[in-house]
Amino acid sequence: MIELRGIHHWYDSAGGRVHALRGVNLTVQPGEVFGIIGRSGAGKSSLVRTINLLNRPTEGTVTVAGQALTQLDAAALRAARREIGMIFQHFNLLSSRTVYDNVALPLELAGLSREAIRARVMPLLELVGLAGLAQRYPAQISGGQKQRVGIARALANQPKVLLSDEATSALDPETTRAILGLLREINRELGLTIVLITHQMQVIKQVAHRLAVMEAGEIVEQGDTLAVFSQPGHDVTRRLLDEVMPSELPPAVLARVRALIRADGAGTRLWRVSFAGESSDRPLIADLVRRFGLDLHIVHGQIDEVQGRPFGNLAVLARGAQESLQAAVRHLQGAGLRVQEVAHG
Ligand SMILES: Nc1ncnc2c1ncn2[C@@H]1O[C@H](COP(=O)(O)OP(=O)(O)OP(=O)(O)O)[C@@H](O)[C@H]1O
Repeated sequence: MIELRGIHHWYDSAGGRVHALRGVNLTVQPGEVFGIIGRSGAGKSSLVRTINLLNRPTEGTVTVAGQALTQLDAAALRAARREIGMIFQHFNLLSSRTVYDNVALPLELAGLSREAIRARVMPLLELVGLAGLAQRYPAQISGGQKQRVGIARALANQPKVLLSDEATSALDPETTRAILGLLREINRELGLTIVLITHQMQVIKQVAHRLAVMEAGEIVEQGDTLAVFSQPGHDVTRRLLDEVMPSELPPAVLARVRALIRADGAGTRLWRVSFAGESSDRPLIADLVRRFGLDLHIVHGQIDEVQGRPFGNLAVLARGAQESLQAAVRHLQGAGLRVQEVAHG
């Protein structure tokens, strides 16, 4: 649905040239929710705005729904952009227009009749749960409701792609969850492809099927959300993931564990066992006790889920004979879990 190839972007500013995008290649499949995450200044806004050429790349090609946007003239580009809706952090509503008229605006610009506009706007307001507020002005509704208007307006021209530029960053956690739920519903029911940028892993966790991690103008990691969450391959990803699941043991737990290991001496290990998806359905800890005669003590653990698929990690203190400990690690790895030795006696 979306293909970015060899994208470079330089901004000319008073302080000199800024190389904001450095050779980005990205493919987004039809019907998926694709999340782009990174810290402030990583290049997320520049990248998402490249998809509809709000930001024309200095180098590279942009193809959306089979059309090479970078090769279109101005009129053809205007038409192609109707296939791409966009929502923004600060909603960008016109304060002088009612909710209804904000959603109607892109249809007026496209030249539809009053009746055709009404037939399009009312179902959209129903879809986003605002049918009762059609005649209110933006100043008379909440932030979450404003973003619902933004979503309805973005869908007015029946786009194939919806771009979201930090659409929930100005909202509280509960409203964020509701708006993300609405985006998932739209993705499922309308089959709309969604690309969203965010600096919060919570947002990715709730809605993105796949994600790309950006740092200094480049994509440093990408993949299926559960796979990246359970086995992050880049330091930037690990740091961002700390927000949903800290990778380090709390200092008090670690101190207690180290004291236990010192007291026990050789033959005691502290493992970090990470699991994701199906591997969490098997009674593996019970297996270790039964099969390898280990003495196990779970000292810390965290379980979360990515859209209904569990992932997490356990800090396990394991005591037993050297060969049994090694065989147990192989057994866990064979079952698809990751085992790291954090400390040993
Ligand atoms: N109009 C501009 N002129 C000059 N430099 C710019 C401009 N817009 C962005 N930049 C620079 O380009 C780089 C990428 O910025 P961008 O806004 O794309 O990052 P971001 O990941 O979206 O950050 P944030 O989350 O803070 O918005 C930064 O170094 C930024 O300072």
